[in-house]
Amino acid sequence: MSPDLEVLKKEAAIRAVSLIESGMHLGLGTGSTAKYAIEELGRKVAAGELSNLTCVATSQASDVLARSLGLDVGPLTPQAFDIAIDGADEIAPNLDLIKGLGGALVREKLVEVQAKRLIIIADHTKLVQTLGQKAPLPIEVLPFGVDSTLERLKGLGAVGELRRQSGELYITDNGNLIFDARFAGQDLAELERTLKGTLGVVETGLFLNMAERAFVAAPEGVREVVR
Ligand SMILES: O=C(CO)[C@H](O)[C@H](O)COP(=O)(O)O
Repeated sequence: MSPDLEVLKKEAAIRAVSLIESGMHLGLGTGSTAKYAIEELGRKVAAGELSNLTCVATSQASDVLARSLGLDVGPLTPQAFDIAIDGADEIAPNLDLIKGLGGALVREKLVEVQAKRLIIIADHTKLVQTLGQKAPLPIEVLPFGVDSTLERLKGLGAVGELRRQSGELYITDNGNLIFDARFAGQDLAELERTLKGTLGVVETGLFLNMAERAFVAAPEGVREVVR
């Protein structure tokens, strides 16, 4: 029987954490896979295998988890991260990513753009040939004037809906909303530029040219994909 996805996600996380050395400044991702990496970091610090780490978390949930494990978590400053470790919703062959189904795309991008090395951890179901194949593209939008923003996005060809959780509009850590969008056959770099220039859009879940490598766990083992 093949191992279940949770086992695979944990294996990928452990491989990524093996890159971390004492004294590093780290970006902590968000989501169920990143959680395993934070737990592994906490374990290594508690065991004395790593020391003098400083971390910045990409969500309130990761912040709370990391602190509960004794990690030194602080605010985002301009200091570059030695390594950021995070999950992804889709991973293209060139390591372009869709992120944000966990709702933390803005803080993830703010942190990970400052990372010397962005390491992605995932199970094999996240690999796609083309971004958007399975997942929608999360777009964080301001609540004020959201209907106007959605009209603008639909004018660009977006089809989608505002994210809901338990029937209520999903609110991000930044107090914003998320529009989960699908776009047909667009050049991703151009799409990113267009979306970033659209009034009311805060950030998109397109992470292009950012990841250095991915540890992708499959039943046959953990594959290392390098950009
Ligand atoms: O982008 C993210 C959160 O905003 C997550 O990294 C992404 O959703 C993957 O999560 P998981 O590891 O739970 O599948």
